[in-house]
Amino acid sequence: MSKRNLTLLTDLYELTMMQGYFYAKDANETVIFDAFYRDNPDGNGFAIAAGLEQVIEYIEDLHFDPEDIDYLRSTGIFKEDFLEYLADFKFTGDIYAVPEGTVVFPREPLVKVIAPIMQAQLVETALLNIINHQSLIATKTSRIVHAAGGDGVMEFGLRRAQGPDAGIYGARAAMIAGCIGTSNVLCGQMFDVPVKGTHAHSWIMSFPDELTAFRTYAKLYPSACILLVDTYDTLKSGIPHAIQVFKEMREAGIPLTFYGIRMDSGDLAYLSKEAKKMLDAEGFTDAVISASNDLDEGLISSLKNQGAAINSWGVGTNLITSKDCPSFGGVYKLAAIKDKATGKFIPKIKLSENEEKITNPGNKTIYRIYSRDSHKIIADLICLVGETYDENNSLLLFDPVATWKKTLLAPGTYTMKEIMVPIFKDGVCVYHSPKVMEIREYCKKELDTLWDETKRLVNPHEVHVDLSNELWHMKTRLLDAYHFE
Ligand SMILES: Nc1ncnc2c1ncn2[C@@H]1O[C@H](COP(=O)(O)OP(=O)(O)OP(=O)(O)O)[C@@H](O)[C@H]1O
Ligand SMILES: O=P(O)(O)OC[C@H]1O[C@H](OP(=O)(O)OP(=O)(O)O)[C@H](O)[C@@H]1O
Ligand SMILES: O=C(O)c1cccnc1
Repeated sequence: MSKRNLTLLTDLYELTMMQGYFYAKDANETVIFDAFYRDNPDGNGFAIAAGLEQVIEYIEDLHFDPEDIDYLRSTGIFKEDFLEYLADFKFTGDIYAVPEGTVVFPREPLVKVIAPIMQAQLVETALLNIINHQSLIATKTSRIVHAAGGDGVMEFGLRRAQGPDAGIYGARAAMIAGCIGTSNVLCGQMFDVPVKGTHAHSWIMSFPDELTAFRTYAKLYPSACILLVDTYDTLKSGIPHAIQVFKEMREAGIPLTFYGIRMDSGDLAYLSKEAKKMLDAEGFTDAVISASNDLDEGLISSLKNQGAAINSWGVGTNLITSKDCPSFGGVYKLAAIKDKATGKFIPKIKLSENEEKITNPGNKTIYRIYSRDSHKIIADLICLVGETYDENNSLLLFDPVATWKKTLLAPGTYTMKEIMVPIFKDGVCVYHSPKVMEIREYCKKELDTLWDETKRLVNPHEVHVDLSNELWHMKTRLLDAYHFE
């Protein structure tokens, strides 16, 4: 795909604010912005961070082409000095982020940008656009994969995605979160992920009869032979014809390595159980029985509860559009401004009537605390950069709102890991993005650090995200200072 310049992929107000900073303030003032979200999508117990590789590409390519400048000039909003400044614009700051595939929780920074205010402001919109979309689809996919309980889930959503980008990057996010393959060929090419598929009803309908269609397909693709059995009558025609073709393959000595059926309509519980009986009776006990048709995590769980004999799932619309939760509420908030005289960051806070919406000030990082025995997550601790911890000491965690709720971790019972890593240093990328299939492996391990109670689909157990003592006091001091009569 030809490279696109996404520099103007921003809200106008970022540019009007930049012009304001340029004329009305020190445009080189260094600031810190945090990208974080407030609620897990879909009532889930966690989210999966995704999209960082595309954020890195976007930041590395930030520049205003002459036609961008001409366009901005044509709006009549921007002055020549500012447009001249934009002609030489590039990102020179630092970025820290949580790696893709990491399980994350509300209120903790997923990305932290430390840069001159002009730069940090501009990148807000695209950064959120990328992270919000991919984290949404990765989180939705993890629910679907969880419901499938170890069966393979294929991503089939391209035709229903909200445009090409949502199809490509949604499929990328779906792979990160555990799909075994995607039908999206461009995604396969771009990210080196497995492409998979069966065939459509049109294949069957294009032949004089179903049996001929199945035989022709089996001849062409004997090592990946999944036949769609519901074009005419699943039990009376589709499955018997599929069995006939598998028998012919067996008799001809063609190895039946990956073969089976796909059902795309009807009562999938009943039909799959009948299909299993019919296949087993002919010795095809290892046949794949796959299902598709507007599936999601709820339907897959229900089909499993009904004892459906399905062992492979094709999921499109509900996954790629995250249909029952169409947005991920990531926001980007100013957390600190560097004092030129002292070189220290002055923490900034955003107040709100709604306690949830009050931001966490300062230059922060995140420590993840694990149980030493089980390696499951005990809590996340947002703290200030520079704070040090020693796992050989006890650690007191407390709820940042209901501060009397405390947990004392004894020395030797827990381990800590900083989960934000450096991505850019002085405008130079210092991070190597793993390949998508590597991120997928990492994500699988990340999911193992969650208790089953956090992974359940309905009313999951909430993982605590606490503030360090130092950060909590800083926040409280700032809140106390804002006392309006
Ligand atoms: N046993 C089942 N329990 C719960 N939901 C099921 C079951 N079997 C199928 N479904 C789901 O019910 C919905 C309706 O499926 P059905 O095939 O009856 O209608 P349809 O989608 O209109 O069919 P078609 O694709 O032929 O138009 C689909 O989302 C399907 O996945
Ligand atoms: O149902 P989804 O989860 O979106 O999965 C993808 C669907 O796309 C295909 O059919 P298509 O939707 O084009 O036609 P159909 O609805 O008539 O089967 C396929 O047969 C699946 O049903
Ligand atoms: O390969 C398939 O079976 C497929 C691909 C896209 C959409 N539905 C099904």
